[in-house]
Amino acid sequence: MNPFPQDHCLICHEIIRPTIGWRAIFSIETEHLICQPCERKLERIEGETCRICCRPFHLIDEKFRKGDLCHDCFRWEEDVEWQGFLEKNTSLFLYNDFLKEVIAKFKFRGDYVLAKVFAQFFTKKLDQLAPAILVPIPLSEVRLYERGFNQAVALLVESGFVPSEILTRIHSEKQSKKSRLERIHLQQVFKVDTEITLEGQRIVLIDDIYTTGSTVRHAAKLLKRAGAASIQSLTIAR
Ligand SMILES: O=P(O)(O)OC[C@H]1O[C@@H](O)[C@H](O)[C@@H]1O
Repeated sequence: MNPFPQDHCLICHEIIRPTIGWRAIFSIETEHLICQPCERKLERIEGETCRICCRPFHLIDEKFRKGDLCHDCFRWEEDVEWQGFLEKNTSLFLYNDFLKEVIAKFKFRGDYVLAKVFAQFFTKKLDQLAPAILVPIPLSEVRLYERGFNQAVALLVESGFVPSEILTRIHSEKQSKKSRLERIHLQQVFKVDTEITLEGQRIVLIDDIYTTGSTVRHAAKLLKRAGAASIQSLTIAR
């Protein structure tokens, strides 16, 4: 047990007020890294979601739902170029304004310690997804130099898992500056380079955000063609 528990929230830096109550007294709780107000602003993805991308159905109009898929995944899966590569994406939280700001601080403004906050939620999910090869979505060399760390690698390391860095990014332009169509019609974005055999392996891709799904689908396509049996992905936000 940590004799010096975190007393300031890693997100807003306010003092973390201890939880008072029988549960708090009798349970060995995990260390609180963020305060309750910040935790409440993280909106967990719950309820019925798209079978592939994890988009909550209650947030989309019924006309954008096609059975157990959202309209976007339906379009990906009806395209013979893309169908069947990504089995399932799991995202922990909705990409609301609060999380947008926290993720921006984490990856654009270099606040590495925030990986520890997300790791608390990631660890449990990764335990459920194991055993699998955990592959972080890579940054380009330029981006890695600018940022100092890859957020997906940080998430895995802080969650206590070993990243298998078997992908390299070929294109270096920022995904966040591209439209959906531009993202989908990119030429191959990654290359795979590994000594380990991917034949028959389960792979979980790790990234910070799932937006259009283009990034994880490009990676999934490549890895599936390299022999992997199934590809899932896990992100902080959707
Ligand atoms: O490819 P989509 O899902 O559209 O966008 C998500 C990607 O865009 C980047 O900013 C994120 O870090 C992630 O890699």
